[in-house]
Amino acid sequence: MIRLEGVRVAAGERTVLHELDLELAERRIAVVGANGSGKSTFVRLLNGLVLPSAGAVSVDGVHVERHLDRVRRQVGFVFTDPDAQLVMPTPAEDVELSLRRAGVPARQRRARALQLLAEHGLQDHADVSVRTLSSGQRQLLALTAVLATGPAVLVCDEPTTLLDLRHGARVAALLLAQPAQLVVATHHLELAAAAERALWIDAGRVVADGPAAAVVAAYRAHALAGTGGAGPGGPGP
Ligand SMILES: Nc1ncnc2c1ncn2[C@@H]1O[C@H](COP(=O)(O)OP(=O)(O)OP(=O)(O)O)[C@@H](O)[C@H]1O
Repeated sequence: MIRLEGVRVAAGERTVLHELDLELAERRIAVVGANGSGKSTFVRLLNGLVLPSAGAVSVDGVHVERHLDRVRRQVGFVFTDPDAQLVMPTPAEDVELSLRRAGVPARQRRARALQLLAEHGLQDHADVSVRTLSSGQRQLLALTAVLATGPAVLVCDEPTTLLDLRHGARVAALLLAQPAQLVVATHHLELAAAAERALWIDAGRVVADGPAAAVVAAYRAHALAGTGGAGPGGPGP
């Protein structure tokens, strides 16, 4: 259970997220909204990459700001830009590093890393330089490395942005199927609609919150109508 109590985020004079009181208990939660609406800021709150200016975020009762290390062991975060995350020279080494963090014994790491890479279609790239991978392959690798840590909660910020249609569909299916609680900020509306719950953020406020299919349909209609600004016709917050 993720809880946000009286959370507000400001950047200087500007309020990026207005007061939020939310309990996130569903297994798969999507966050949708226009560019610059506050989605990244919202998901970054969940593992302390962004700290609230007021209020508190907790994950399974653990205060994020007070227990950052503990929360980050529970909450895996996949960045839009995989280069923000990949630190080792080769894919196999990157996944092995995650397995080390997860406490997997050294003698088991290589075989397990190769198995995980194969599960995500990267078996032919295990020992190449990460720099030679395509951006989509790097994004898949970043996701594989985070999943290797066995997080209880998986938070993703635009995990399909760099992917072609086939890989985008593959990653969407992978995210929806894995056992961790998923919170995903995305413009991939098929992925968002397949979640249990969706939050629509507009200008730093949650303007709709409810069953994902209905919220995403309302957001899509609103975005296509090009009316701009808040004002959903769908479920209220
Ligand atoms: N540290 C900061 N300082 C100043 N402005 C910020 C800061 N963080 C976020 N913002 C502003 O807050 C707004 C929301 O940003 P955010 O990255 O959360 O949007 P987003 O919905 O994820 O957008 P996109 O879909 O384009 O990724 C933007 O206008 C952004 O410029």
